[in-house]
Amino acid sequence: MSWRYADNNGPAKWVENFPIADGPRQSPIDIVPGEASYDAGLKPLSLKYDPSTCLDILNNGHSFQVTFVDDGDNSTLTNGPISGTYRLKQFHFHWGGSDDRGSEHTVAGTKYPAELHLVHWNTKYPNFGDAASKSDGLAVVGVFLKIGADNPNLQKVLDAFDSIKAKGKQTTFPNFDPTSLLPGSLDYWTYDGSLTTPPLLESVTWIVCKEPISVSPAQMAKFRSLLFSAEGEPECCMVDNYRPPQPLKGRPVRASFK
Ligand SMILES: COc1ccc(N2C[C@H](O)c3cc(S(N)(=O)=O)sc3S2(=O)=O)cc1
Ligand SMILES: [Zn+2]
Repeated sequence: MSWRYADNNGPAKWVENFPIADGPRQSPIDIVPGEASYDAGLKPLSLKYDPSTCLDILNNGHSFQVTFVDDGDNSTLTNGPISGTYRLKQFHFHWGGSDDRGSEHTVAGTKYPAELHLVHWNTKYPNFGDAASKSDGLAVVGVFLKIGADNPNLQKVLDAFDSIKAKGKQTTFPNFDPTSLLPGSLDYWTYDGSLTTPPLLESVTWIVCKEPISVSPAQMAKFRSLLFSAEGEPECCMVDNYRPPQPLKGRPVRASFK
């Protein structure tokens, strides 16, 4: 099924092919700080990334992703709300057609212009695909992007866009350190959720950083220069590739900070 983000194939229609879209632990959600409970038992996040595991950058038709070698514990997430070791598989973004929207999670209703997702899988399972179907299989770190100063670390990613403009284009992307995209503070909210795109699997421990990173208006324009469409198809700008917040259905949201 070729799901997208338009009226005929977007988030409101995904339930037709992925009934879990109406499930009990769907993502994203609106995070209401006043309703999150501080949990002193939550550990700080330990994110240890090795730039030499960075492989390539790909336009997959619904976002672009930077993919990592995950055959060893070189780039991992440990501690935080999770137990065990999760390996970094890829990171990608979601963004809007204008600066007033684009993030998937919202904070007391506030939308950010974009959101970064760093996708990790639990090494208690043999591989990513197996982990993706388990309730504790994935952990995604979300980082909001806020309009401000130019972000030189983000620029390294945007500079690769000319070779992945259309769906299906891919190019090598060596030696990038995703640590450079993390905010200064790793204070976070955490809750049990799902993939925010089909197959919408309810296998994600969400870890959403409170502090955003900066992105300039010119850099946001660069995000919007990518295409949903493949070469030879009518050009369709890759914008508004975000799912709106989903019902919390009684789930607790915990905060690692007071
Ligand atoms: C086994 O079936 C699959 C399991 C996972 C995936 N992926 C692609 C998804 O688009 C997707 C969306 C993610 S988000 N926005 O962080 O919630 S993370 C992620 S993925 O790379 O894990 C594909 C097939
Ligand atoms: Zn995502």
